[in-house]
Amino acid sequence: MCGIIGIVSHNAVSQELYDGLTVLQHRGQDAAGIVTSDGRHLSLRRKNGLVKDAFRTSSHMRKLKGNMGIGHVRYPTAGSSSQAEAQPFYVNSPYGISLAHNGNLTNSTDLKQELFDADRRHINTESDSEVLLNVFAQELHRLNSYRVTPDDIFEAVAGVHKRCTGAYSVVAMITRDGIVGFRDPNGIRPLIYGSRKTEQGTDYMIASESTALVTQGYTIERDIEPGEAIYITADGKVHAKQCATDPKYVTCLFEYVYFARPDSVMDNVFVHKARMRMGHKLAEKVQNEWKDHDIDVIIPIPDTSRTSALEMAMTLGVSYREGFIKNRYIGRTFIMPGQKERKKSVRQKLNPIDLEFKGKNVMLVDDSIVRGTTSKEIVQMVRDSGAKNVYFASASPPVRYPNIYGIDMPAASELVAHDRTISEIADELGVDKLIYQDLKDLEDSVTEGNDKLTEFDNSVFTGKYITGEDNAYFEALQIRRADASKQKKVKRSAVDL
Ligand SMILES: O=P(O)(O)OC[C@H]1O[C@H](OP(=O)(O)OP(=O)(O)O)[C@H](O)[C@@H]1O
Ligand SMILES: NC(=O)CC[C@H](N)C(=O)O
Ligand SMILES: [Mg+2]
Repeated sequence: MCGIIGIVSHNAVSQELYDGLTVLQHRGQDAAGIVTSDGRHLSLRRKNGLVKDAFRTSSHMRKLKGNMGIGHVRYPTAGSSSQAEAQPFYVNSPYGISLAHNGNLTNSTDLKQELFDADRRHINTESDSEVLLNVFAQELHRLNSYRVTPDDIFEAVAGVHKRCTGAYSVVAMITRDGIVGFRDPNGIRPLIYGSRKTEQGTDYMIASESTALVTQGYTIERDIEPGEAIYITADGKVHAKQCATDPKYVTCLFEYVYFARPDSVMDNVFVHKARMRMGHKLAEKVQNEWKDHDIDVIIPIPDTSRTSALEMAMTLGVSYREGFIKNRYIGRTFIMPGQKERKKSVRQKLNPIDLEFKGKNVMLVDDSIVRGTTSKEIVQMVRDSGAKNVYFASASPPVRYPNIYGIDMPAASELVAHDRTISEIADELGVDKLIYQDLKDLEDSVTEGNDKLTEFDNSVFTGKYITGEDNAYFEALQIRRADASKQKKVKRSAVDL
């Protein structure tokens, strides 16, 4: 998942973009970038690493001049994690456009060829986001206006919708003119915008999550609708239009399970409350299916599962304890690029407090079990701490299929639940009992926050993909992006020029 942000302000934006990106850091830890415009010139800085490591005050922040800009934190799902594929991307024709993308295109290979054959555009990296930028640029170029108009922007976004498949929430900046935000016709990835009144006039921010707006003093206006584009001109006028012919909400369930910050409101659903409902429903499942349970204590696996674990404990009337201390200087493990790194960091990140486990029947709760990296390590730690029985509950159903919309889970074979029954997974994890949330309950946990959200991208649980990719796509994806292929890729990738 990546985090994106765009600001049109009456004052310099670089610090606010930086601060906003730190609030979106949980969506991508591999690279960070900011591009600003003073209406004539662009300044761009992008670098591998966390936001705090990618920018220095004197050498970078002061040089990012202008009252308008966009930013990105990256969790790669295409190409490599090389710096050349860090975002925002820039293309100079037409008008000088920079772009930051959250999501993943599923037809980028064909589009890349088409861009060269039909449009004579060269794509220099393996990034799908560079392809997306060039499709948008080409759609604007076709209209051939001397200065870009809101109608041009909307027509170009409609062109993107026709040509691109997959997931894309985007912020793009036209150097002299303004910032556009748009969302794919299924609204798979989130995008929201807000405003802030100042003495000089109203400032606007577009971002992946509402928390980025609120922490910078912006008031939420609304989510950008699936298929819709919002264009905010440099002089602060807001234009909006639905650019898709058949838009509908098919938002990603995994945003609510894991990706989003709990203090965000996404498509009008409080993520925190959705996670509470997940915990409540999980407890009801235990009550229905394991009436005579002997759980002594419920312990969350920090961080994300805390909200649902606490609610589960309260519903069951079982005590809730924090049994792991999390090293606050280690980031999220799941979004780290390689399995070796992920495995090592679970031990560095979480350490058990033995006395909470010794001689007890412990129910561990996590939001999800994906590769099983976290759960396997944790179960071993808990056994070493002297637990009597180790039970495990997941606030989401078994993850059995790849994700192709912005989560880097390209190969089913890497998923611990793939082709395994629940009892086989329990054996693999080394637990005495394993309980998964039912899909219907997970979906209801979100729908109960906004009854307009009835259809979801639940592909990692069901293997059903709204954009209808065929087997050949998945086979090629697995070869390209499975853990083993990634290292080779870094060596082959483009150099940042
Ligand atoms: O089965 P796995 O492949 O290990 O993936 C699932 C785990 O990864 C995530 O935690 P992460 O450490 O990334 O972030 P968190 O601190 O927000 O929970 C998620 O919350 C699960 O704990
Ligand atoms: N996770 C994402 O949203 C990734 C965006 C884009 N596909 C990239 O790899 O940079
Ligand atoms: Mg976790």
